[in-house]
Amino acid sequence: MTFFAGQNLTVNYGTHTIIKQMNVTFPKGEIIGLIGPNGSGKSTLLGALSGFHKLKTGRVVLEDHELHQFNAKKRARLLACLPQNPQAPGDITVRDLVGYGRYAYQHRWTADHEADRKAVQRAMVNANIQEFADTPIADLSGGQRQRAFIAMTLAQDSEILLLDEPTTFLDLPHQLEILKLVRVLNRELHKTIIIVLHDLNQAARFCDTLICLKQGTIAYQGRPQDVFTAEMLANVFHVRAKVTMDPQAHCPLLLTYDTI
Ligand SMILES: Nc1ncnc2c1ncn2[C@@H]1O[C@H](COP(=O)(O)OP(=O)(O)OP(=O)(O)O)[C@@H](O)[C@H]1O
Repeated sequence: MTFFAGQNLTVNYGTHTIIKQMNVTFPKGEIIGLIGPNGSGKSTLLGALSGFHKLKTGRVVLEDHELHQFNAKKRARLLACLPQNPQAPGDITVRDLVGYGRYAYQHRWTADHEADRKAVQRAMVNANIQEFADTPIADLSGGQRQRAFIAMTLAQDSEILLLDEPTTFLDLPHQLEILKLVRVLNRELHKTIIIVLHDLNQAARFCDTLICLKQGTIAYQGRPQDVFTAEMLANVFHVRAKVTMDPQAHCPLLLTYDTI
């Protein structure tokens, strides 16, 4: 069975082709890191996978069905997407924000408020933001705000999470906090997580598989120790680098680097 894949994906902006006839498969139950230089198409690929971007060619397949066969609510129950820089009115509380994630489960005539309330509570606990449930979004720190948005995507109760640079604008401890949360969601709640990351050391450390994009195509895909090499860094990022093994995390680590 095909769990989650893009087949022959082409995405254009106007006449400009961004993703070119891409074939990509995402292993179930893994954390899959999307890496690549600015403008290589990472966000566009997430948009195509979530059904947000119209495809010029190809299809997104989820559990052997084409994504576009599902209506918006069904799609939202299958996969949740957290975009770069998510926005919400500053005066809404964390609880209300997380409640937006329940959209896919609300039916006009059969609203199950108790189930929704429990799902919102569970999502806040899993994202470790429950102590701020009644706090307006505007009063949160960057890390807390990001956890609130992650809780919103968790409230969708989908098996797949697409996260576009969830660590942007966070300091190092808060970046690690989000990445450790991603790991817990994967290892304990068995979510398949596709995450765009710019910090290559963090991608190598927290992801099971890395997919490296270059100009809208997949340049490398595999385990971090196979993908994260001096050759990849030179070919894709135009950086001369020395890669070693992190003695504690047991994953590849950039030791020293410079532009070529
Ligand atoms: N709405 C848009 N209209 C036209 N072109 C766009 C649009 N959004 C993105 N692009 C272009 O598509 C290409 C890929 O952009 P995309 O945001 O997918 O890259 P990315 O790898 O996510 O980049 P970054 O690391 O900077 O976030 C870029 O050349 C960008 O300028």
